[in-house]
Amino acid sequence: MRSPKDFFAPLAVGAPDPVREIPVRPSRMIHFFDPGNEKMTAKLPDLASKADVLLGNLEDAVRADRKVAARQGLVALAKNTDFGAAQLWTRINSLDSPWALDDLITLVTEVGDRLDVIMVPKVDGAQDIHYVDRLLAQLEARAGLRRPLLVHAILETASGVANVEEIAGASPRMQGISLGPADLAASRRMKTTRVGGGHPGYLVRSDPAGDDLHAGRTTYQQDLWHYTVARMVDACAANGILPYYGPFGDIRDVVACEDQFRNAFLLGCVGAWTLHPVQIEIARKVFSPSPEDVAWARRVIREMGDGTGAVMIDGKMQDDASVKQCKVVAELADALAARDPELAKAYDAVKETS
Ligand SMILES: CC(=O)SCCNC(=O)CCNC(=O)[C@H](O)C(C)(C)COP(=O)(O)OP(=O)(O)OC[C@H]1O[C@@H](n2cnc3c(N)ncnc32)[C@H](O)[C@@H]1OP(=O)(O)O
Ligand SMILES: O=CC(=O)O
Ligand SMILES: [Mg+2]
Repeated sequence: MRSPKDFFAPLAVGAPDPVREIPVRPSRMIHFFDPGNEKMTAKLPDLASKADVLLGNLEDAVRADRKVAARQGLVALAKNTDFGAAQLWTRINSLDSPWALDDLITLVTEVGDRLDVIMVPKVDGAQDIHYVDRLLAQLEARAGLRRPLLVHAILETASGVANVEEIAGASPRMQGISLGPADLAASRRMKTTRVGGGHPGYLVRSDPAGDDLHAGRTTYQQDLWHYTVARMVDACAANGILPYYGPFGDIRDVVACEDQFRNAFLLGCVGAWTLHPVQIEIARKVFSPSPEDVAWARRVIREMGDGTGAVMIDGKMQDDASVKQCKVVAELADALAARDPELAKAYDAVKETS
């Protein structure tokens, strides 16, 4: 562990100063694309106006014989594409792979000034972040970068979950953490075969009404990811970084995708990955508070005055704790509206619930 006094010191001579606070920019959807796939990259100019984050993926889902093409494709795109207000992130290959070192060296050296965040897969513990942290500092110094690259960890190994608090606080570069349910399921030896989402076999059943154990018993499917998402959210909030739900692989099932995203939103996540353009609008809808919730939050804040004491609004008690929740919603709405004019209009259109 670095001394608290040294925590914000650059890790290489000439590297930029680490940030003290993670910049708050909308990141409701981290949209994955393969930078070596021309059909996908042709859609980027359009997707840049729809997605908060575009992520050039170099890891899983890119064939081994296309890794170098994907890396080179990302360099070319970063140099030649106007991404507008969308952030450009990348997911490098895992640190034990033959590609990770060249991913970092090439990307930081050639387009480090165009990238915002580097997503690191299969992070097992703080040691993985420390390795990336020092290497990035050396590469940034050599490339003469003035702004430090931020790091995002994927929580997708059993060790990573066991060490999530240390990972979240391992470096001032830590921007956030995403749940990676597919690799995590494999690492935990769960008996699922899906990329995120629920499973019909993971359920609870109501008690039997009589002797017939089969009659009239309702079952309720449970959320496989509740424990991990909640733990990740706490680790992130405690360290001032941002939590995200990861992939939902059943592209056709837009209904369950929305449910999974909403569970994550309600538990504290700020966004999710989108694997296909159809998921972008789902994430936008879910990770933007509804106009009704924003109107209610603004009303509670207004009626609570200095934010202390207790008042009754529409039969519900409000006090310091509920006004704090309302501030989370109202501040998120303001931040999103600044980037999303349609949303700003929707928030303005709904009058505060009187
Ligand atoms: C567990 C994990 O690690 S998850 C993260 C890694 N996985 C990924 O990144 C997957 C990214 N997504 C994909 O590879 C694709 O969306 C797939 C394979 C799931 C589906 O692709 P397709 O079968 O081509 O889907 P579909 O036919 O509906 O695509 C429609 C169009 O959208 C394009 N498209 C599909 N996905 C994307 C995307 N993520 N970004 C941009 N364009 C896309 C297709 O190229 C196609 O273009 P076309 O109309 O010019 O032919
Ligand atoms: O990388 C994501 C995952 O779910 O695995
Ligand atoms: Mg994975």
